[in-house]
Amino acid sequence: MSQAFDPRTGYDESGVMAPKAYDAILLASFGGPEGQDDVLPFLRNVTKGRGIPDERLEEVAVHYRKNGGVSPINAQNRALKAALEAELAARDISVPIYWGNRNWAPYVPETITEIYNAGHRKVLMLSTSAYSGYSSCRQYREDLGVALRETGLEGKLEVDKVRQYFDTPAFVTPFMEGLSDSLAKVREQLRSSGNPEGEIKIVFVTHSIPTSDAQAAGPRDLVANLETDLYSAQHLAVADAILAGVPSAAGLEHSLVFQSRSGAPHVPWLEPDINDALAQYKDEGIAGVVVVPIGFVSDHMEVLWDLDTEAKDSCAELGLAFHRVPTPGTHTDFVSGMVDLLSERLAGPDGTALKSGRSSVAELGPWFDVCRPNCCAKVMRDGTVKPTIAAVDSEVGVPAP
Ligand SMILES: CC1=C(CCC(=O)O)c2cc3nc(cc4[nH]c(cc5[nH]c(cc1n2)c(C)c5CCC(=O)O)c(CCC(=O)O)c4C)C(CCC(=O)O)=C3C
Ligand SMILES: [Fe+2]
Repeated sequence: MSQAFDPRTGYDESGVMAPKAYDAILLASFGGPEGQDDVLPFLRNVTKGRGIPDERLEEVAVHYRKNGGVSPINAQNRALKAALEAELAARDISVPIYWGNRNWAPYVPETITEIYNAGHRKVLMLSTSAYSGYSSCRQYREDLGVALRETGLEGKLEVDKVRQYFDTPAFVTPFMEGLSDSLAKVREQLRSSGNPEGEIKIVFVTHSIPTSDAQAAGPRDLVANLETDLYSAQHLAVADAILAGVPSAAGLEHSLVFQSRSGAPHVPWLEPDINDALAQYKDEGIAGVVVVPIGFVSDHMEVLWDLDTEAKDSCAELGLAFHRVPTPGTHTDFVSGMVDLLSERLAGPDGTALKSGRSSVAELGPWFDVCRPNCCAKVMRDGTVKPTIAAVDSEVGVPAP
């Protein structure tokens, strides 16, 4: 396979970037509060620029308040960072990992300043988000575009990102193992409640997003050939890939549903909501469900609250057996697969990538490294688009198309 990398841009026509001698890795994530006093400031960060009153934020705050004001996400990212460091060390790859968040300390601008001050100049970013879309991909690119501008590091620090990885064995394999285990557990629950033949449904679930964001996701030419929006299509591809690896799932019904809707009621978001879907399954004669949270990388608050609390309660009220599959977290296959993903891009001493080829086990993959103009674009309220990295359209203040 010979690739024509443009010497000016460093990437080829399909958006695959040439390997580089990156000297630091940035693990980018959402961030979460670490105590009761952090909860409101965190929620103000998440909803910045949308003028949502504190009274409304206090409603969402309840989820965090019941957990001591702590989101599990930061501890999970510390654990992931440590696991990635161990795997890099085991492979004799001596590139340090730094961690920066969008909504809580350590914030991305502080982290990139630290990276620069430590003498690094070429950074490869890995985010804790596997799919395409504004919230899942572009917003992380904007975080860096804006941070480079804010810190004055634009043109001094180069930041690229690894491809979206929904389709990789790293992401998909842990869900296969979890689905197999959870199916056995729900089967056992049905057996012990005297309904051994009860029908089980596999419920894949992800974060709902506004339908306008879903429709704006991805490059136009690719999206034109899909039967649904790209965000949904990638999730359906992941669901199919997981099912293909779990023999005990053969013949069972499955669906893709959505969770964690927020925003104004009149704005349409992807549906159905998981709780509405569960009630419908009960009416259709389903006896138990296995919930597979394919939208997320770790068991953070959206998983603990919306699935393990609300969806589980819905099942208890409806009399449905329930089990939830774990997210990849620090599963060894996920960690080693993420290091494979980084290794596709890290140049060895001879300039070639540490890992050749790009693993992909789902339709639509492997994804590209560099986004085309307006990929997943969102027009800000003032009519501009934000600066980004890993793309061609990174001018601030440019009116949206
Ligand atoms: C696609 C997607 C992911 C997956 C990709 C990724 O992982 O990045 C994700 C992750 C997460 N979302 C999270 C939390 C929140 N998301 C919110 C609001 C929103 N999410 C959206 C989408 C997504 N979100 C959208 C379109 C909104 C509304 C507009 C906006 O606000 O941008 C709000 C405000 C609530 C409200 O307004 O009701 C909160 C508190 C946490 C932290 C959990 C923890 O603390 O453990 C995580 C990992
Ligand atoms: Fe969210």
